[in-house]
Amino acid sequence: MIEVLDVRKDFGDFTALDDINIRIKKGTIHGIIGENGAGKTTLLQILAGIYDTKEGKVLVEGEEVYDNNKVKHKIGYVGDRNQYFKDYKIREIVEFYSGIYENFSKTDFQIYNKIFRLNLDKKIKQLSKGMQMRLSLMLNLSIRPEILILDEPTSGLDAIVKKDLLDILIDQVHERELTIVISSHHISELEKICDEITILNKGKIKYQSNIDEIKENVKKLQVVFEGDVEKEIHQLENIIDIEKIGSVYYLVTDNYGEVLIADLKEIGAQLIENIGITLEEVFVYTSKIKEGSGIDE
Ligand SMILES: Nc1ncnc2c1ncn2[C@@H]1O[C@H](COP(=O)(O)OP(=O)(O)OP(=O)(O)O)[C@@H](O)[C@H]1O
Repeated sequence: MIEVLDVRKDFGDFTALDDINIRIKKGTIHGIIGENGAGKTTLLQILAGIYDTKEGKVLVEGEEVYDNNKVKHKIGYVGDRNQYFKDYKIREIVEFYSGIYENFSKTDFQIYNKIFRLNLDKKIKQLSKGMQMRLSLMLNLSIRPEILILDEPTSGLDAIVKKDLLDILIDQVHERELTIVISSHHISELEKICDEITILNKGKIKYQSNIDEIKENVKKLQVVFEGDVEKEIHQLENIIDIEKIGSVYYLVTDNYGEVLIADLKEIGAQLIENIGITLEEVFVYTSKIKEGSGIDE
């Protein structure tokens, strides 16, 4: 379990993170989503024990991360900018890691390199940004961490390698209860692999939820009614967005189920179709509600 408790981080006068509370269960994948400057990298670095906090703390299995080598050794961190010794060859970096991390597996590294395909005799300075990301991913997977923190790992990776990476991550979670915290600008990218998601906005948590629960409860329906229901429809419970195109209503509900269907039929629904919704849309609708704007009437 990772516990982020009332964390605040300042850079001089600027508050980069404030009032951050997150609980991440062992063996799950937690996505951190946010626009440029939202605070994702700062949060991930605090989770990795790189930064101290102004207020609050981060605990891993009850132990504070910052300034704690015992805990930090269980954590793999792949940053958005990875800094290795530029004049070293990849194989020398592998040796270096294997000397430092007792669980480092050279066999794992070789297996990962069948997918990521780097020439071990190349020097770090000869690698492209994407290749450096591949190297960092391979090294941090090969240390067999208990927690893997990934800062936008898919940026700079081509589509095939990106898919291979996501498959590896899911395998590791299932095989050995790896816990992953992964950031991205795009919900759509993380939707398939994450159990829970936190959306950051200007250093604060804007939204936090379990993806399966969202998918079960939040639905978009296409409904055709008999007669004019303009007044009745706005009185229904659990509808978070209403749009009318011609005679067809598009309703978004945050509590899909038999009760809602019965309510719709009672006011004259003739046709009700579940038309599917992306997670990206879900967050737009639900955050509208959270901000209190509700349904446009
Ligand atoms: N070392 C630093 N000194 C001063 N300000 C910083 C520092 N690091 C980050 N910041 C500021 O903190 C805020 C959050 O930055 P952070 O890098 O965490 O955002 P991010 O969500 O990862 O952004 P991006 O998606 O662009 O990588 C930004 O306004 C940034 O300018």
